Amino acid sequence: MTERIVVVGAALLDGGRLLAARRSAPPELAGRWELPGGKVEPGETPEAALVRELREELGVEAEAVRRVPGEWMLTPPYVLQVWTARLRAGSPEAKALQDHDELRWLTAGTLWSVEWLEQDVGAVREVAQALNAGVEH
Ligand SMILES: Nc1nc2c([nH]c(=O)n2[C@H]2C[C@H](O)[C@@H](COP(=O)(O)OP(=O)(O)OP(=O)(O)O)O2)c(=O)[nH]1
Repeated sequence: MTERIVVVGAALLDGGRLLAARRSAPPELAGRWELPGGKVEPGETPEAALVRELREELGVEAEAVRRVPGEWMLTPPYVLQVWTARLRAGSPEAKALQDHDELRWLTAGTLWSVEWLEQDVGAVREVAQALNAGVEH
């Protein structure tokens, strides 16, 4: 049996913008941009992991909205799955509390101005379509 561990990435959308986060560690990923998120823990749903990770990493109260089609292989046993997400009413603003040293809200026009992790490019392309269409869910 092959063990697979899902890493959930959040395409957090707000006002037609997508939140990108610059990793501060480990050294081989530091400086590259990703969708905030992390590993789904045993017995946890990806949606619950997304809420937990965004609370820990960004200090926000968010909710998963819909799965972005596709799945991207990371270093085995990890696979990246992405959900769009939104801030709940009254959520604090996102801050780089953990794992990241900079956050940037990107519009459709500035989406490719940051150096995304290669394994995130496919997911970001999918999200770009929603941004271009002006759809937030
Ligand atoms: N969070 C996140 N991780 C990604 C993305 N793309 C990508 O290759 N990864 C990799 C980096 C890490 O090796 C792994 C996720 O690890 P993480 O460090 O974010 O997860 P975590 O918060 O659960 O970390 P930990 O409990 O192991 O400290 O997936 C992405 O878009 N978001």
